[in-house]
Amino acid sequence: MTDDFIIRIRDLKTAYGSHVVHEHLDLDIRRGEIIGIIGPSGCGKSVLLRAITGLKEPAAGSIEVFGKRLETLDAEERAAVERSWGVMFQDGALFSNLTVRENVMVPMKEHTELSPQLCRELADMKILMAGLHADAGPKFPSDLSGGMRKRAALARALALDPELLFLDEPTAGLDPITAANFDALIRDLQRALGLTVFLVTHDVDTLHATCDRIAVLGEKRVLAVGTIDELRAFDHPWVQEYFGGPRGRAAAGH
Ligand SMILES: Nc1ncnc2c1ncn2[C@@H]1O[C@H](COP(=O)(O)OP(=O)(O)OP(=O)(O)O)[C@@H](O)[C@H]1O
Repeated sequence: MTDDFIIRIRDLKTAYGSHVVHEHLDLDIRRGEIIGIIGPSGCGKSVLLRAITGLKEPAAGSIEVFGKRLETLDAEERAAVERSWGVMFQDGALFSNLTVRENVMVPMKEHTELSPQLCRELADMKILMAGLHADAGPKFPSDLSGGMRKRAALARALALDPELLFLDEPTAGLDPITAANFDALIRDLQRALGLTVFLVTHDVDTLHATCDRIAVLGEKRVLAVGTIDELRAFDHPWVQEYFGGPRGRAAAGH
């Protein structure tokens, strides 16, 4: 494979029973880009994320991540690949009975042999990187605001210094100012750490603020991939409505 692509998906099919979610889906993701994944509710954005990260087994087709097909790897090789990505799920998926610091330490304990003391120090660093104050570490998720919980989930996704970050609707449910701050944080982290970011979103402002390219999912496949300007010129009713409707126009500043 070319080194330019960190993820390469070919002719993917996924299904739950007789319900086909994706069919003939192709997508290439470039190393170092932030790619936004958009599409109508239920079109399969989260399922695509789950398929790439090995949580949903494809019915057909191939997914290569870092040039490797997960299903061909033995347990050790697969664990090595899993250490190279971080995932922030839609609802944050923090363990409510663990503090923020303990949540961030979970992947470290699972995937490394680092001492508890070093894990604690690294977790505190990730908490700061995600824009939380150090005093958030001993707090429980229920003590945090929605925006802070998202940052805690981001800190956990960064726990193992991933090359590849998956974010599922990171700004959903946040007020516009908190959401804009989160967008800026994602962009800053991507630049500082050289991350590749797979970002599922409905938020047009987030696309403008963060994404290099956008993939539109629909009709069980990727309908189009490109910059916002390229997609605006794409002749498809949903895409036209998305970028040309009131929210799309407001986000574009006209
Ligand atoms: N565990 C599951 N069992 C059965 N069907 C599922 C399961 N998970 C997802 N689906 C179905 O797969 C389809 C795609 O779901 P998915 O959550 O990926 O959509 P989405 O594009 O992320 O939607 P949204 O924007 O609303 O979050 C939906 O029809 C959903 O009902």
